[in-house]
Amino acid sequence: MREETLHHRPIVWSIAGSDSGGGAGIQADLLTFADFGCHGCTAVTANTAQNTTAVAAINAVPLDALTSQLLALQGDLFPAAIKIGLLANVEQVNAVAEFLRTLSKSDKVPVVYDPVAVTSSGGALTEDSIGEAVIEKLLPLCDLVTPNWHELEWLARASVNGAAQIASAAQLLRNCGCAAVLVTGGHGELVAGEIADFLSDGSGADWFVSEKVASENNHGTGCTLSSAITACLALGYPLRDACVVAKAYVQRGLRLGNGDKIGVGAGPVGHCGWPTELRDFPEILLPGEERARFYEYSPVGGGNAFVKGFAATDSIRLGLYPVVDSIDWLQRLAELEVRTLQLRIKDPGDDLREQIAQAVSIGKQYDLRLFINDHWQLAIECGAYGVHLGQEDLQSADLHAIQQAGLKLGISTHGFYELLRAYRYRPSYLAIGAIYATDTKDMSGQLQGVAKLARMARLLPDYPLVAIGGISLERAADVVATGVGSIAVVSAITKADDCALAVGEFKRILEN
Ligand SMILES: Cc1ncc(COP(=O)(O)OP(=O)(O)O)c(N)n1
Ligand SMILES: Cc1ncsc1CCOP(=O)(O)O
Ligand SMILES: [Mg+2]
Repeated sequence: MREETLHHRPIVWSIAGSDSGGGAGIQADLLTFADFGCHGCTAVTANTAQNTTAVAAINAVPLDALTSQLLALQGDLFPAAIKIGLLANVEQVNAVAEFLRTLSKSDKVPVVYDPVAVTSSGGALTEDSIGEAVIEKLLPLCDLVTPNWHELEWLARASVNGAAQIASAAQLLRNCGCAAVLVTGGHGELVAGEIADFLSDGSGADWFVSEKVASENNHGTGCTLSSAITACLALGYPLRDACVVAKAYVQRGLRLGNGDKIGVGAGPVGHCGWPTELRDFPEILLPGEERARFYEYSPVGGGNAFVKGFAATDSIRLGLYPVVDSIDWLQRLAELEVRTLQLRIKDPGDDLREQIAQAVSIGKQYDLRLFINDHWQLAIECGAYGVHLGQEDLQSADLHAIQQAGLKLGISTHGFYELLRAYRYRPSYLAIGAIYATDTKDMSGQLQGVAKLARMARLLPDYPLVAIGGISLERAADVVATGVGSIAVVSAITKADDCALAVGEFKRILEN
């Protein structure tokens, strides 16, 4: 993963306005970049005169002052990601768009645009006439746009009053060419007490729901959210992971605040370091759950009714967890006193049922925690201990039937977003992978690395977590140090010169 292989801090640019009050704009962006371990560079578009109660003036910088900053940065401090905030006039929009077009010819850099144009109270922060240039020139260059409700109305030229309108206005913006839209919900509640952000991109739509924090120190939340997303993109996080981590960062800042009261009005949101507590992370709304109707959320292929709470395993630490493809392997490992095992048959023949029945019988004989991969119907029919399902299976498998049959359920996840989403089902365990590159399965684009694994494990210290993917004996100690209580392996066992020795070594590392 990029985060741990980087030997320098990723460079992130903020092209935005200065907030003399130190709560929003460039000032909030730099504090955020620093919290995410990034080096922030700036190109100031305007020197706003403001405090915690009012914006007195915008004071756009002259065009050559803006472009000279951008050119200076381009020459030396090339960015891993760019955040754009306040653009004060049409000339600035055109110049930034032109600059980005040239820049992306040399290297594609993720661009996040927070269309800072309307204050929380609906007041204008920029010339309304920039709307057309933004839509035509800037949006097509953006990987993500993060409007609040007012800004969405302004850019989509549509009134936004309810979940369905948010979704269709976001689609209007995507039709203008930006890859994704995150509509921030800090200025309105679709459900009382809940702040929900709506993400729409080529792969679908999501609602990220957080508890409303009653804080007077909420100035700069939009800037902080978009700059936190930009920092996460610079660290190599996929978009959905970046969004949920950034939302948790803002939530933590709202919850912990600044300690002091700053100014007489809305004080700045806190910048309190990496979000390490689960309570700050949003809940990912699931199709089929009761409250999804308040968000008019029923995505195509949404799947089954929501089911929560699966049988618990006898320990949260499942230890060494070999994943094998034959009865012979199961028998051999059971005899070596391995207790957690998975039967993963990818090319089943006519004897699949027999194999699963035999596996279940070995499982009972040796008192194994034996999970059956994929074939959940046969697992139920044969009375297996548990099933392991992947992300795609969650839509098609009958989770209610698995739960009713009392089977344990393990779910694969690949990053923060999927972890949070799968956690909503409260499965028996959550698997996180692939930690390292592996030849056993194509996991390209889904590598987590131990640094990210450790951050995820910290969120769920008391939950059964399994790490999988490319874990060798040499790497096992690093994985165990993240706090996960189980290591799932294929090749480190099935390709070991001496399988019994490998089992013994893994157990020793896990028990230490
Ligand atoms: C313990 C464990 N974790 C992850 C997986 C991967 O499961 P899945 O995503 O369903 O992919 P396939 O194994 O079916 O290719 C697993 N099997 N076990
Ligand atoms: C099935 C699976 N799911 C994620 S990585 C992986 C393969 C793990 O195999 P190995 O331990 O040989 O890397
Ligand atoms: Mg599977």
